[in-house]
Amino acid sequence: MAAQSIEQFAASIRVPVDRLLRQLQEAGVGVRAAGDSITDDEKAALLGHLRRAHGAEASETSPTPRKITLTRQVVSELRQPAVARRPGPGAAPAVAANKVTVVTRKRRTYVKREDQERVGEETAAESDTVTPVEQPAPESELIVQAPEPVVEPAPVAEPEQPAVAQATSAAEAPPRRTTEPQPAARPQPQAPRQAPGKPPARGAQPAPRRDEPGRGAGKQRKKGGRDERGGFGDDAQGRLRSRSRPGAHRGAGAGAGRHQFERPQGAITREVEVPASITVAELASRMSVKAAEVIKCLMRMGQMATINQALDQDTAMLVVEEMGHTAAVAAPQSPESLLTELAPTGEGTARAPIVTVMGHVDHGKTTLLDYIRKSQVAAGEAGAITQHIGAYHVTTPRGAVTFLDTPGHAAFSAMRARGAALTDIVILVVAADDGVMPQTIEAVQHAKAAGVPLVVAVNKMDKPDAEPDRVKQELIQHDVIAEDFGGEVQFVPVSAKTGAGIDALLEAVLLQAEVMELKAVTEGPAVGVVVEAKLDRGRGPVATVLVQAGTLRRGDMVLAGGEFGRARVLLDEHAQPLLEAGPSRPVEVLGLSGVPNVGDVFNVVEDERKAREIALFRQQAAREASLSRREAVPGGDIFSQLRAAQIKSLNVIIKADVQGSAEAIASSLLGLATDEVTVRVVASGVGGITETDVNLALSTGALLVGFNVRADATARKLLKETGVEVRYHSIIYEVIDEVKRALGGLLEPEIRETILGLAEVREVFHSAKFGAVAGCIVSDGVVRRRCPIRVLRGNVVIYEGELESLRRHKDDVPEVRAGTECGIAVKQYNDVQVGDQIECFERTSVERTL
Ligand SMILES: Nc1nc2c(ncn2[C@@H]2O[C@H](COP(=O)(O)OP(=O)(O)OP(=O)(O)O)[C@@H](O)[C@H]2O)c(=O)[nH]1
Repeated sequence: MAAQSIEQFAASIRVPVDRLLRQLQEAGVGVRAAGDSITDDEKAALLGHLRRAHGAEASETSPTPRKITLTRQVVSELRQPAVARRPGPGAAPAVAANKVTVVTRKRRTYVKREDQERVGEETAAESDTVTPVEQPAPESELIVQAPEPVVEPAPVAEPEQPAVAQATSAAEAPPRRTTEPQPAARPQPQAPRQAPGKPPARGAQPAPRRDEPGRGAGKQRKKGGRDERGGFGDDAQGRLRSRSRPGAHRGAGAGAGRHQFERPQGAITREVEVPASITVAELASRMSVKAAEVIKCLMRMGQMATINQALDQDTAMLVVEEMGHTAAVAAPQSPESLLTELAPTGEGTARAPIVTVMGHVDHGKTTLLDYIRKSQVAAGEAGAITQHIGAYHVTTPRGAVTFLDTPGHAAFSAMRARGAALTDIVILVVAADDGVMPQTIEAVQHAKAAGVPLVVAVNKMDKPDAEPDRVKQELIQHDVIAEDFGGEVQFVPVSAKTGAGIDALLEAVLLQAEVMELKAVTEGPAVGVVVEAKLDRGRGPVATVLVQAGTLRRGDMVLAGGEFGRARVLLDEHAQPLLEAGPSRPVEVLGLSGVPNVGDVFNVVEDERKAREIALFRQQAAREASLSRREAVPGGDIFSQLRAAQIKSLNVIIKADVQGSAEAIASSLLGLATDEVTVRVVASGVGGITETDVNLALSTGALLVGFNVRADATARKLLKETGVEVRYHSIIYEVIDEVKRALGGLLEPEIRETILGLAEVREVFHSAKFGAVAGCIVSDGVVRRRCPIRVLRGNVVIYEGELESLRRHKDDVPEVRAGTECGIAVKQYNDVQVGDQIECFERTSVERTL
C-alpha cells in the first residue's frame, strides 16, 4: 500500500483528523502533524490499541479471544427419483435426474462467562479462561436448492473492510461485527432479535451486512423475498425460535438484572367505570377477575345471572363495590355531545305562549278549544272523548297562542304530565255544574309540579245549575286561590257552547304570558319536542313536533329520538304546507325514518351522517336499556322469581293509530295487574296490524288489540288461518274492559262453602262393619250422603271427612231432612261421642272477575 498522510487516512476512515491524532498519541504512535504519512505498522498499532480499549477480541493483539463463533457448513445432495418422460415413437426413454443440493449451516458461539455476566452492567472483569456457553440451541439453517447444485462460497465470517477502518469504526460506534453481536443494549449476544420493535432476525446470526459477499447476501435476499410473499420464512423461523424463546426471555431478564413481572403483594383496588348497561363478562374484564367470580357475587346478592347477561348500572356498581373495587359512573361516550353545539344561541325574541288545556273528563276542554279554533274536532272523536294530544296554533286578535289539547281520561295521566312540562300556562277547565273532580285535582298537581301558572276556565256557565263560586271555594283547598279571594289565579267564567267569556279567557292567558315575558331564539337550527307521532298509510311516519327554539325549515335534516330524516313536508294544524316554523309553532313533519316516541326531543342537525350516527346510538342504548329491564324481572331475587312464576299473565299486542294512544292503553292495561294476574304488553306500536304482528301474537299467545287501526289483507288471511284473536276498538274504556274480562278468566275460581245441614248425635252404636255409628237427629237443613262433613264438639271442629253411610231404619238413603232421625257412620273416624254435632256442607266454585 502506498504511503498515506494522516489527513488522507482520517478522510478514508471518516474520522476527524484531530481525533485520529489523539488516538494515535494514545496508541503510542506519537503526535505528529496532519500532513505526516502513516505506516502500516502504525496503523496496526492503532488498531491494537483501539481493540484493547473497546474490549475487542479475536485480534492478533489480544491473545485471549472473548468470544468465538464457529460456523460449520455441510453440503449434501439428495437425488429425487428419476421422472421418465414419455418417449417419442422409436426413441429411448429420457431420464431426468433431479438433484437437490442441501446446505446445512450450523453456528455455535462460545463466550467468556464473565463477559456474559457483564452484559448490561459494564463491569469489566478480565479472565483468561474460555468457557463454552450453552447456546439456547445450535443455530442451524437448512437451505434447499433445486434442481441443480449450487456452488456455495463459504460464508465470510470476517468482513472485507480493512481491519484498521473497522477498528476505527468500533471506536466511534458500538461494534457491529459478525463474530460479536453484543452491544450493551442487547440483552443477549445470541438473541439480537429480542430487541423490541425490530423484525426478528434469523437466530443469533448477525444482521447481514451490505458488503457481505456471495451466497450469504444472496440467501438473505432470498429469505427476504419469501417473507415478503407471505411471511413463510419468518413463520418457520418463529416456530423454530419459539422452543428457545422462554430460555431467551429468562436470559434477557437475568441479563437485565430485574424481573419483567412482579407478583402483586396485596389486593389491587381498581376504579371501574360502569356504563348504563354492561354484560357480566365485560364487567369481569374491567375488574380483571373471572366472570365466574362476578356470577358468584351476584348469586350472593340473590340474583342469578349468566355470563352474557346485561346488568343495569345500579346492579353492576353494587357488584363492583361488593368485590372490593371502586365503582364510578362512566361518562356516556355518546355522539350526543355533537348536539350540544347545535343549540341555537343569541338574543331571544318574544314568542307565543304554549297553553295546555286540562281538566276532568267531559268538563268541556275539547269544546272550548273547538270554539277557539272554530273547527269541529269534538264531533269527529270516537266515544266523544279526546284520545290523543293535539297541538294547535291559533292567532287571535289579541295575539298568537299555541294550544296543546290533552285528554282528560285517567289513562292519559302520563301524557298530561308531559303536557304540563312542555307548557307555559295551563287552562284548567272546571264545569261549573260539576265542580272539582279527581282529574281536576290531578291537573292542579301536575301544573304545580311543573311550576306552570294556572288560569281557571269555569265552564258550562250557560247551564242553569252552574255554581261558579262553589268551584272557587273547592279549589281553595288545593291552593288555587282566585284573585277576588285574595289569590293570584285568574278565574274566567265561560261557556264553550255559546262562546260567552272566551275572549276574556284569551285575554287572561295573554296577560299571564306578558307577565312571564316568554322569549325564544328564532335564528339557528330548530330544537323542540315530539308531541304526537303516528304511521300514516300513505304518508309514512308523521310526527307532530313543537318547535321550542330556532327555526325548522323544509328540507332540514331532523333527528327525533332514535329516528331521523329530511323534513320533506311541513304542515300546519290545517294541513297547509309550511316553509318554516319558528318557536312555539306546532308542525307536522313528514320524512322521518320511523315513528319517534312522544316526548322525544328533536334537533335539526347538519348532515345525514351525524343524524344517522346519533340515531343508531340512541336505538342501541334503548335496546340495551330494554334488555336489562327485561332481564331484571326474571333475574330479580329468587323469592320474587318464584312468586312471579305463580302469577298468570295475559299477553297483549297493541297497535294504535297514534303513539300517544298506544302508550296510554299500555299503561292502563299494566295498571290492571293484581297479585295473581298481570298484563304483559308484548309489543305496542303505531300503524295497522300486519303479518308480523299476527305471527308475534301466535308465538306469544297474545291478544291483539287494534285501536283505530285494522289488519291488512295478508294479516287478515293469517288471522283466519291461525285463529289468533284480534279485538278492534276505538274507545279506550272498551279496551280496558275487554282486557279486564280476559284477565278475570285467568283468575283461579273462588271455592265457596255452603252449610247444608246439621245433625246432633244422640247415641253411639258399634257396628262390626262401620265401627262407631252415630244415632242422630237432623236439627237443621239436610244431610246428604255424598257431601263432606265436619264433626263439631263444643262448636269446635275436631274432624273433617266424609260420610261412610247414611241410613234410616237400616236403609241406605241419599239424604235426610231436618227433624228426621238417622244413623251416620263417618269414614275412618270412631271417636264420635254423644253431644257432638255433624255438619254437612258442599263446596262450589265461583268464577271471579277483576
Ligand atoms: N251546556 C254546555 N255543554 C258543554 C259546554 N262545554 C262542553 N259541553 C258539553 O260537554 C260534553 C263534553 O265536552 P268535551 O269538550 O268533549 O269535554 P272534554 O273535557 O274535552 O272531554 P274529554 O275529551 O273526554 O276529556 C259535550 O257534550 C259538550 O257538548 C258548555 O259550555 N255548556
